[in-house]
Amino acid sequence: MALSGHKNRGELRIHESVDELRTDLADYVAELSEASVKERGVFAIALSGGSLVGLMGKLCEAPYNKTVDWSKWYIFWADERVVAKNHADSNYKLAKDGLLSKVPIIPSHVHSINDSVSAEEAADDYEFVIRQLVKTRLISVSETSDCPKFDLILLGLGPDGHIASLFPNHSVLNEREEWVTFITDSPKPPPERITFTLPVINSASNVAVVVTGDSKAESVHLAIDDIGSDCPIVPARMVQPASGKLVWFLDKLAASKLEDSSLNK
Ligand SMILES: O=C1O[C@H](COP(=O)(O)O)[C@@H](O)[C@H](O)[C@H]1O
Repeated sequence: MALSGHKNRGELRIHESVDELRTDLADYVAELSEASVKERGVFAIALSGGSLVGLMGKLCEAPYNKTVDWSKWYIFWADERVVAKNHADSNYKLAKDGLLSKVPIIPSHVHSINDSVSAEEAADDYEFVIRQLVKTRLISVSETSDCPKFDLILLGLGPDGHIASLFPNHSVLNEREEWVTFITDSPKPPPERITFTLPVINSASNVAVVVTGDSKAESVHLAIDDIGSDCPIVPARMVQPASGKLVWFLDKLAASKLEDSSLNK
């Protein structure tokens, strides 16, 4: 693994293989869980959908399945598709099938969206749930804004540079008031989604962006490298935790278009 701090763009962890990345990601999540449980008694983690869940698979295996204190985990979603929970497009279903059903997480600690209402109502409901949990400090609060401060937000990256359901040039990138918002015109199906807003993502204690494959190499370059003013600003470039730590988990293909100056090999 080539490790490097990249100016203001966080820590880069570049892996020779996807398998090596999966092990490093499991170690990272397990260590943050342990630290958070020691400090706060709980671990409030927000997941994304897509390839991320499969890349977290080692957490279901030894030693993590036995050593992680799953009873202290509280699960949220950084974005969700507004479909039934048993629908193939549901990020909840993906995580349940690939992770949550394989480890002893307490069912009442799993905070999925209300799938029986409109996208707008689902976003409002989800924000309400999060507000209640911030009041009790199950989720911490940011010192600089009133935003929730998740212990960890895990993000994937689309080939177009989107993170969560924040897509390039979409007006919700400018949302500063809401914690959770909705879209009905996602360029990637399904169209109706809810998503954490940038202020919430950037208030987390830890944010990890996990990316594999060469189809995402250009977006990784646009998100991390020092680019000219004529280059498009992809949503992933707007992930800039105010006081939290940002880590990029990349395989060699995803990192293949990074400028050499990004890396301290
Ligand atoms: O639609 C979505 O896409 C992104 C990226 O997915 P990937 O399969 O290319 O990794 C994902 O992070 C997001 O949660 C999801 O809703």
